[in-house]
Amino acid sequence: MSKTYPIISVVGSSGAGTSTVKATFEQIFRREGFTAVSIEGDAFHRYNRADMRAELERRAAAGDRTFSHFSYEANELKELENVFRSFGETGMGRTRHYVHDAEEAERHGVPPGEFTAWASFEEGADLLFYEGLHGAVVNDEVNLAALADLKIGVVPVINLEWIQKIHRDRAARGYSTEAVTDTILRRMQAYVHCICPQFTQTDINFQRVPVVDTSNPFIARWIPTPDESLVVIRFKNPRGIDFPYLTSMIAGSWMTRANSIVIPGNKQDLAMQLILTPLIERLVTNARKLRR
Ligand SMILES: Nc1ncnc2c1ncn2[C@@H]1O[C@H](COP(=O)(O)OP(=O)(O)OP(=O)(O)O)[C@@H](O)[C@H]1O
Ligand SMILES: O=C(CO)[C@H](O)[C@H](O)COP(=O)(O)O
Repeated sequence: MSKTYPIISVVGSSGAGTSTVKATFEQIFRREGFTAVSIEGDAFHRYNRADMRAELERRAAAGDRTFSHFSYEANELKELENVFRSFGETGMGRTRHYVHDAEEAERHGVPPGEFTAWASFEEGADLLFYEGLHGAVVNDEVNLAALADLKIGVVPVINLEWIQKIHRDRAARGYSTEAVTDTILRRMQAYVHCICPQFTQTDINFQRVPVVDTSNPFIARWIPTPDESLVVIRFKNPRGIDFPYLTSMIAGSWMTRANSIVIPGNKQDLAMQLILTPLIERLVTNARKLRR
């Protein structure tokens, strides 16, 4: 936990929508005049695409069919912890990009499946924004949850998460439904053991729930739209959260538990802005005072 240089960690499985909610955070940072450095969880994969394939084959030959990008050992979590710690103490750190597709290759100048070179953060950021698979991991090696000041889970119910992944991987990354299905299956062990436990560490979870039939996610022709979904918002510590204000500002919302509200899917952006702006504002204002 760093009060001097705060860290926001947005955690979700592949296809959950963490890149999508990043736009909402950027909107808040821009409007409030906060400067953020962003890092992507995929930058901390241990292997490039070819080496990952070789490692998968090596492990499969040895009888391990559960290794995947979700596994702790497929990622440089110590390096990520060093970056969190370094930013928290000094406001500095480094990151790189894992290039997924041709469009990213064009932007970064390295081929798909490769990393760009590590580069230092620009000085003077108010906060660090992480978005990816492992930003709230607590295991024998690392404690990332302890270093992040605001942890957000983005967790659609699993059928919807699969639909989102299948559609995105087919449309943007050139994979077939069968290839994505194999990946989903191989990742299931680590999904349960490495991804899910993080959502008890997160301060607020946003869980999108479709209200249309998604019982066979592998044949869904489109991703359920915001109008076809609800979002359950759960606060780990509801103390200080003004629920009457939130339910009065967000039309169609209601409380389902003492720490949970449900909102129409098309109000997710508004709800995030109402909930997150004061929390981020407090973190940055306190940090600026401490740095004076
Ligand atoms: N609230 C939403 N409503 C409709 N579609 C959504 C929503 N959130 C995400 N999606 C869609 O789901 C797909 C996956 O979203 P996104 O790329 O943000 O996932 P991600 O968590 O960043 O995945 P990865 O970590 O694998 O890059 C995209 O096609 C996106 O448009
Ligand atoms: O989204 C992902 C993890 O968050 C990707 O699956 C991961 O980055 C590897 O990509 P690829 O298998 O296409 O090289």
